[in-house]
Amino acid sequence: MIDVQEVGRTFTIRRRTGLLRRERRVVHAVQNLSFTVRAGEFVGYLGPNGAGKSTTIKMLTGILAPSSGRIQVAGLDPARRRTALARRIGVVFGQRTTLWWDLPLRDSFELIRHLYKVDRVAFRRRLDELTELLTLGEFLRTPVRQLSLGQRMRGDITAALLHDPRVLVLDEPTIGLDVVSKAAMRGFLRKLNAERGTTVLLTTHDMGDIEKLCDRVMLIDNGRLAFEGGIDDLRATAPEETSIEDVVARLYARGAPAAGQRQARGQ
Ligand SMILES: Nc1ncnc2c1ncn2[C@@H]1O[C@H](COP(=O)(O)OP(=O)(O)OP(=O)(O)O)[C@@H](O)[C@H]1O
Repeated sequence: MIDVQEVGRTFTIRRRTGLLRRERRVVHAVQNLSFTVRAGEFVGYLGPNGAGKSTTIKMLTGILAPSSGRIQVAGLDPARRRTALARRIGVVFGQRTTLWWDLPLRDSFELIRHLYKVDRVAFRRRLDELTELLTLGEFLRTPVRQLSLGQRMRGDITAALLHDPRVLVLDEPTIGLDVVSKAAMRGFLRKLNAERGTTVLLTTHDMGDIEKLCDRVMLIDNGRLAFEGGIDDLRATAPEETSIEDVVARLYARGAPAAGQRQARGQ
């Protein structure tokens, strides 16, 4: 469902360093990155701050084009077929909302129905289902700006799923949620994956999300894939550590191994 082959992305930063002097610096946000995610998998995408996770997600969703390599998501090249891809993919950025700030939730959803050209009957059925599962019913008439973070996040997840995408990409969907909301969100995502077979790629700094949700984990550091495997494989990298946070902290401290020494399978 997601196929990333030898992908790189650089950014060129130009900075004035004097009256007539400018400095040019190239940042390799993602380097020679290859991975695949099969249909129906729930995969965690981890990495320290600045590792290249958001850059990867932006490339998977067509917001950014890769500088090199090849990407296919749900059978499409995201940068070239962004509009077509939008019908097959749902995206949630936990730190930002895609909803209209001044509109009641229900109106935001209606706009999304128009944008994605979702059939009215299918839309109503899906909205009823999602509203019930995410207990959003009492907030449908509330303007988005009046919603709490947890309520807004449930609204964003609903918006991303109204067109029943095959792939859901989540960038920190549980950030800032209390323990009860987090558990409810995780329960919902697990059910979505198990019952509808939706493929999920999840970026998070919350190791609870990883332990409770993911079949497999990929870890990126300095733009390179540094680990790929199941939760047990992840634990095995530091058997002396008892918590998954400490295991991951060790991997982060180690940094991305040089090519050829990777623990990533099949790399
Ligand atoms: N538009 C941009 N212009 C220049 N540099 C950028 C740009 N976007 C990202 N970068 C750089 O690319 C690198 C990877 O950033 P990215 O946002 O992908 O990291 P991240 O893993 O998502 O981090 P975090 O966990 O902090 O969100 C960083 O060094 C960042 O400064």
